[in-house]
Amino acid sequence: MSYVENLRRDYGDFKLDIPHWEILDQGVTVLWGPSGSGKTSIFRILLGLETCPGMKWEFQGVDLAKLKTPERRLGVVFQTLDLFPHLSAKENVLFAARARKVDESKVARRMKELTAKMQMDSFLDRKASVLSGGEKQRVAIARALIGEPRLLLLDEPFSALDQELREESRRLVKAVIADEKIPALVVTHDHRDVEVMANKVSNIRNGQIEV
Ligand SMILES: Nc1ncnc2c1ncn2[C@@H]1O[C@H](COP(=O)(O)OP(=O)(O)OP(=O)(O)O)[C@@H](O)[C@H]1O
Repeated sequence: MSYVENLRRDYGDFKLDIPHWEILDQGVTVLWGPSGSGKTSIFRILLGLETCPGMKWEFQGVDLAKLKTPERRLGVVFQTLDLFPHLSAKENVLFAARARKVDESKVARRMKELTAKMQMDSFLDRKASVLSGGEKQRVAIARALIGEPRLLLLDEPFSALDQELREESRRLVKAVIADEKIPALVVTHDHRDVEVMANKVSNIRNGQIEV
């Protein structure tokens, strides 16, 4: 289990006030709550993109809150996916491997494994700009995973996909997370994500987590 303590931040009209919260260090924790409840703000604080003095995040013996963003080694997929449009699917993933300084001797094998797991074979050499929403999402997840993250963070991962693809995509992502044995935090307002994905669910309302 990993523990977040004193996640408190005052935005004026809105306050985050989370004295203690447990995120699984195996399986999927889903943070579920309505729009405006504070999910994205928490996500940004956990990533170290926003400061939160006094916060502690105990994760397998390390206080991640004391580390800078790259040293936290979190694999992140934002709702916007943020792929490089002019690079191919494969180049997008390899770029992340270089940026995260993954050992060169491992990269080719991991690329092959992730291509198979994320079912990317048919579009690996296509530019990201021409990929469908579902394909882009698979590339974004492979890109996050190749950096050998401690934890995968997914922000509303299925909301941009159409209904039919969402179900298929949930099952694929859930299976890959289990297979990779990397814990994940999924932030969502969609109750179906909770049903399919969650090993633990935390509800957030008005900046407070009701466990
Ligand atoms: N930098 C900021 N300054 C002022 N208010 C902010 C700031 N960041 C977030 N907020 C406010 O905090 C509240 C929570 O926003 P947040 O984006 O975390 O919610 P959310 O649960 O992710 O919502 P959604 O599902 O719609 O993305 C909102 O009322 C937002 O306007």
